[in-house]
Amino acid sequence: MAFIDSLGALPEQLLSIWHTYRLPLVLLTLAIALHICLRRIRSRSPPLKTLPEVKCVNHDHPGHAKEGYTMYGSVAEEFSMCFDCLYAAQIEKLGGGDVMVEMKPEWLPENTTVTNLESVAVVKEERAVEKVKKAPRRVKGTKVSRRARKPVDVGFDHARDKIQPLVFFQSLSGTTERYAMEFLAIFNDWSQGSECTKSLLDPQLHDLSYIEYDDYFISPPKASPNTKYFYVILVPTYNIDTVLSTFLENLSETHNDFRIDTAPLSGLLGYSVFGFGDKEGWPTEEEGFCSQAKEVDRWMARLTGRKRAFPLGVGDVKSNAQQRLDEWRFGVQEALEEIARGRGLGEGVPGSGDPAESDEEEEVDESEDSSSGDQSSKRTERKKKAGRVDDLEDLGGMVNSTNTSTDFVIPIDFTTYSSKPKPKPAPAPKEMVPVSSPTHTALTKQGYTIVGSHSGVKICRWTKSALRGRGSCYKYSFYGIASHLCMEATPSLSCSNKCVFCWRHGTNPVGTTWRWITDSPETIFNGITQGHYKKIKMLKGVPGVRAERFAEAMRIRHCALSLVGEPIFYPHINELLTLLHKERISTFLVCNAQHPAQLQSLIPVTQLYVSIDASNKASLKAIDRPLHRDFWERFTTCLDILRNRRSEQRTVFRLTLVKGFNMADEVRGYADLVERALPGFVEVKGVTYCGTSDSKSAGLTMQNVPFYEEVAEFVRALSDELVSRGLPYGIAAEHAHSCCVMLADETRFKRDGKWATRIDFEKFHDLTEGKVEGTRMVDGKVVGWRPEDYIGNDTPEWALWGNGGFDPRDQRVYRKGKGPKAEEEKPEVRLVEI
Ligand SMILES: Cc1cc2nc3c(=O)[nH]c(=O)nc-3n(C[C@H](O)[C@H](O)[C@H](O)COP(=O)(O)O)c2cc1C
Ligand code: SF4
Repeated sequence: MAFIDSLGALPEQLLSIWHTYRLPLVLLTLAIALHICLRRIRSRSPPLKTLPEVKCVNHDHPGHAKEGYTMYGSVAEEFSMCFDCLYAAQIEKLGGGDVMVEMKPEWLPENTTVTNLESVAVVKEERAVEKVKKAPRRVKGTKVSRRARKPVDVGFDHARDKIQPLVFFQSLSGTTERYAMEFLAIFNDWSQGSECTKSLLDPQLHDLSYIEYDDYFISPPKASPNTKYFYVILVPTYNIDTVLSTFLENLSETHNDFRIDTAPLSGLLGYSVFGFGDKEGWPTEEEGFCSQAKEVDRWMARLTGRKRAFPLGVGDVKSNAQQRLDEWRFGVQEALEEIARGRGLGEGVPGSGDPAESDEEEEVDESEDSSSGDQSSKRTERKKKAGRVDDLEDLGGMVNSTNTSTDFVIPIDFTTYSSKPKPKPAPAPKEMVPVSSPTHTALTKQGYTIVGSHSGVKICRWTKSALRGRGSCYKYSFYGIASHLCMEATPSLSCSNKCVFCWRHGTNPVGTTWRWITDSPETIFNGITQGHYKKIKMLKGVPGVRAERFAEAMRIRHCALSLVGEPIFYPHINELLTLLHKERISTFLVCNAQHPAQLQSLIPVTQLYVSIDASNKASLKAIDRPLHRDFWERFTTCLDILRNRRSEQRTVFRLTLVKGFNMADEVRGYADLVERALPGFVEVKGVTYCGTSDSKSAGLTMQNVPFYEEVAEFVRALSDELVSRGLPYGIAAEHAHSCCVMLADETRFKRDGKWATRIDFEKFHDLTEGKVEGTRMVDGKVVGWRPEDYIGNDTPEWALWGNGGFDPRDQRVYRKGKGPKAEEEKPEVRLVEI
């Protein structure tokens, strides 16, 4: 009986326990749930890469690179630092006005030496899970019964709408560009005389190297509601890494991006692709003839929801390209006429009209394409044969197959996918600039020596000038680098931007990740130094070369890692810098502020530059045309890193002014950036105009090159703005000859009231070799050196602001029509490259 009584009281007791302990119980349950979730996520993490054990610079035993640590830097390099040490170093620094930098896992370079990615992988996956939760992929479609198919309506009202044809092309050595121009001209003539003239707008030509992919290939461009777009795409094929590979990658990324509809270009009226290839080298399609055109066509089919208006055309540039192109053009014109008459893309599979061709696509893309009724009914058929129905699509398909009513449509939620795309094997790395590539030919023609397959060296015009006693570049005036002792090189000809002022985009390799065959730092060091000396020797016979300068030039003292491309993209940049420093060659390194992880892990150089090509997000996008979608976050993070590293090396902002792009109304914006990063120096120079057709296509003409006086005026305004904010910058020096002016932090680079911007190079090397002790202290202990430890002589009088910056000991030579008589001492507005 007592037992029954106590049983009766149980609910009350439980309730009382609950009231007393509910908080700890809830917390315990949450902790267990979280633990289970994390374990699941971990177990789903991809297999971890095992790489050689690496030593962290702050820990003297190799075992420090233990599980869970990401090593920055590269293989077995004493300068590598683990994530924890970087973090600890940052915290230590914060006392000195430094800032906390958040390093995102996705910014880690893929080829950085990584011992174990577990901690990062978990964070990455957690973020991905978070993102998916926030924005589930939910693509809705409407199935149309197969039997009920009518001509495919592309949403064109022929009485009201206009067709805007856009002709895209890509060309490395000019063939496709030539054909694209001719195509445009003939197409234009046809459209004027065509019966559908009133519906057709003038076609526009776009070079794929210059456009923002996001403006055209995420959704059709925004225009008036009655303007509908039709894409014509002409491309060559290259079995090497080119801009075309980046374009294809972009199409694939867009299609697979879970935030974007799988067919975001379905608003187009239609598209068609034509490919140029070479049957002599690639005789058949199996052997790669026009393979990239084929890929573009496939991706466009997916992105447009199969709006192929006319089949892929291909032409052999050595035999039938013109004939094939003409035939294909007739087909495209006919398709346009059909659209203009309001007949859409004809009957059959949307756009293609060729069932066999669509089957072929389905083979490749079965799991990805959900927009076609056909696709899904075929899939359903197969699964019915296999005796199972396992997703909503199948249900939709089954209802469709039994219903003959043309009005019966079922909204289908494609959120649940049963099948996953087959994982593709990672492509084998290619050479960045193979000898056979047009890039190699073009660079060599321009005087570059290509070293290995991704590095380059070039003699700059100032080196020649200095050898002849006609003056050095601004680096001599500002910092004491004589141009004939300086080598200009890059270990990466590729870059993640497509700056409007950069050399030839069509042939310039670009990419967001390092995916090329990698040369060793020794190969690069030997190659660039030998290449440099070889070119110097060739100048032996040039009239005016001074014997003593020629002899001096046979020992490189400085290396400017700039030229084209992005030096810190090279995964072994730290080893290369070490080799240079070992030879007591000083290093000036210019980076484009797009690779925060590499910048963070870079060893101290003599002078570290960040290119500041704009002062705000919109302007930076317009001028640098970065490939990274999070370019602004990367950029600002790099500024924070620069701020934190200013106590260990000389840091510089390099502003390249382009009139009409980044000058007007941007002074305050630039001042904000200076305030953020507090660089030691701000170099402001006018853009160099290279005058190629490529720069014209990028929208750059001589009108965009500022006059020296305009640059000077800009610098005065910037200086005033900085001073008004209480920032200690003043205009220190100028080199009017190269249209360049320098501002400097006067609390650090002014001694006894005099500018001291020059460098004591010998002292820098002694510091790096440990021959002398630096003065950078943490907790009362010396931990390295400061930029102030290797300040050289005072800036010479002739280099100071207002004095022009030309060493009076050199002979000034004016070009025809220039000079004091011609221009009454107006500085020459001829710009240099660097
Ligand atoms: C390095 C290199 C690789 C090439 N690879 C292929 C290829 O894989 N398949 C093909 O059909 N043509 C290939 N070609 C031929 C080009 O596609 C052809 O020459 C085309 O006309 C080049 O166009 P462009 O001058 O507009 O750049 C290659 C050419 C070069 C120089
Ligand atoms: S960052 Fe430098 S190399 Fe890259 S595109 Fe711009 S100018 Fe060219």
